[in-house]
Amino acid sequence: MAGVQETKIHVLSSGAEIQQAVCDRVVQIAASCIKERGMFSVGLSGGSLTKYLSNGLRDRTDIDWPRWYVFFCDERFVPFADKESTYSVYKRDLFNHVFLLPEKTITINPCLATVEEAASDYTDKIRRVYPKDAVPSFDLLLLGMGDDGHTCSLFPSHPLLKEKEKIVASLSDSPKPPPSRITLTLPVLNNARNVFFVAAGEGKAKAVKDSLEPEGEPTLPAGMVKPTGGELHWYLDTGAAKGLSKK
Ligand SMILES: O=C(O)[C@H](O)[C@@H](O)[C@H](O)[C@H](O)COP(=O)(O)O
Repeated sequence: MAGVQETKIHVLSSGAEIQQAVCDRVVQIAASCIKERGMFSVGLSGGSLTKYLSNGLRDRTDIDWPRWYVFFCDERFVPFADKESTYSVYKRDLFNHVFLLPEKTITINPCLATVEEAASDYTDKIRRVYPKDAVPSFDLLLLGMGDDGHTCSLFPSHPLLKEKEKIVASLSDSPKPPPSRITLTLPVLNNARNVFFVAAGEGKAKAVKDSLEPEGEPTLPAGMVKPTGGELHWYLDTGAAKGLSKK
């Protein structure tokens, strides 16, 4: 496919090495984007990524935080006070410790009546930053992957995998609790300038293999993420990379 660049796979020997490698590259991309266009837009995911990014970015002195726009690749539709809120984890472990501007931290509105409304509201918030783009092109999206191959809140065999129009969708049947979530859709993921997957542990080895070396077309959500003109990097530990023939 024109424009699809080669996937770059990085196999590290520990979580600490993954954290260092990912955060070093995040900082490099941020600095390059800020130099080029005066801003850096990044989408964050929940789960173990919250620890890698919070621990790996919080104390760095080479980050121009006020130039960052932070979005969420997905978010649980729960109050920010709920421990399940991805925003609340980042706020406690990272945002409270750095000079990120609140007005450039683009969160969902968990006080809306329904998750559908929250998805629509989040769409509007993204479009205020990207008013000219039918599909926004984020500078970097940081994704995790579940053992089942889900990413963001896009789950195997879920109808949302077929969503081609919306840039943000909602679901109330997430197999991974909590059930109500919003998520960026595949058109947005595949329009990013850079996409990183971060996956560690043997439990992910089969999903990594099925995503990166599928027999035929990929059927797992993580395997469907192939940015058309952007760079795709997978950061794995040896356990998660165990099933790969090419490393
Ligand atoms: O909010 C979420 O639940 C995440 O965005 C989700 O997509 C996560 O990235 C994967 O479930 C992997 O989570 P782990 O890295 O913790 O396994």
